[in-house]
Amino acid sequence: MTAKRTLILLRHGQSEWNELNLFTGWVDVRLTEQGKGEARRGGELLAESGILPDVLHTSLLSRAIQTADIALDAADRLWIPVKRSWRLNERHYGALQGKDKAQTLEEFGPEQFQLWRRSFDVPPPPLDDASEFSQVGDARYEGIDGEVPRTESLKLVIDRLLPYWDAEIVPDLEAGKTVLVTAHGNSLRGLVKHLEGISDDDIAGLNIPTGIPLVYELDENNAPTGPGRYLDPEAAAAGAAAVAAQGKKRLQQGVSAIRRGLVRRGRAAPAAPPRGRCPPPRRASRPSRGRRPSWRRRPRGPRTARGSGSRASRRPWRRPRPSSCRSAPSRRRWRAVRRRRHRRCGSRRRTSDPGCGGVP
Ligand SMILES: O=C(O)[C@@H](CO)OP(=O)(O)O
Repeated sequence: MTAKRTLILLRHGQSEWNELNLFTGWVDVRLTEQGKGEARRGGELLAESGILPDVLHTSLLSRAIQTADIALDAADRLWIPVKRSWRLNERHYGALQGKDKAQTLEEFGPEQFQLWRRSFDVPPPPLDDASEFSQVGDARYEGIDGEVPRTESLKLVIDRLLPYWDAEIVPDLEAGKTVLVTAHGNSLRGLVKHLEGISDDDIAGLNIPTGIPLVYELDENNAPTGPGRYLDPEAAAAGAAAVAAQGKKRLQQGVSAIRRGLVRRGRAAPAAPPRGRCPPPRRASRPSRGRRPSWRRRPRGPRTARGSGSRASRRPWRRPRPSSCRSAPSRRRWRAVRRRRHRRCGSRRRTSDPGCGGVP
């Protein structure tokens, strides 16, 4: 009888760039607090279901390593052996690395966006070596066979992942170990495609949620005995839908903000004035049409001589500022204050006097 082979796939928790909706690829960003919580929950799900990993395989990217550490800690399995490989890294997103998904969708249109993001064999344009988001020269990739990628399609990811699957993961499974692979949205999509025999077209519809363990039981040929099973199916469905909607979601928010007049196309929203400061005085010009808005109406009251035709009355009425915003004391009042202070020290000098307590 062959030993039971259990494989657990875990996508890292929410990363800082997931939160910002940026294409990430090989850029080494960390987990957010939410991502750490997802990783912890992932570990708790493993412990609750009694599926405890014996060995861990991770990519060389910090977000996957952090996720594995937190999940294993929650499952009380921090001590298991660990193997790391660049072959489990996220897909290199080429020149899209560091770009906003919503803006990319808006700039290039849904067809091109989907082609770069979810097609099987179309890589985005290559990333320039001089880019701040390039991994050329990164010490962690010194030992890799071949060159650091400048861009990858899902097909290229599968091509570099399968040798690792065959050489490192399968032997652990065949030894009867429960294997945990902590990796990324696209490297795991590639592995699931291979395991479930998903077609090149259908793989476009597969999205993997962050931080929820996906469990496979494998037969003696290392083929799944059934479909993968998420340990929290409801959260997984919601998470996968959220991944699928990335780009669109922000764009939608952006579009509705534009419609509501909050943001002008291509310009940042005007910054709100800092709290506690006086708002800039409004220009009290007469509105062009219709009735004056209530805040511009003159206060009701008896008409005085001043109010009937003097220069002051012709000035457009300004809404009084709240008392907290009143300006500094007038010059006359300020002179009086200074005189009172000087009386104390007997000086008539305008400049500060060491004996008089620093009158300006
Ligand atoms: O940006 C990325 O590297 C990946 C995963 O976060 O994004 P996507 O889901 O768009 O392939």
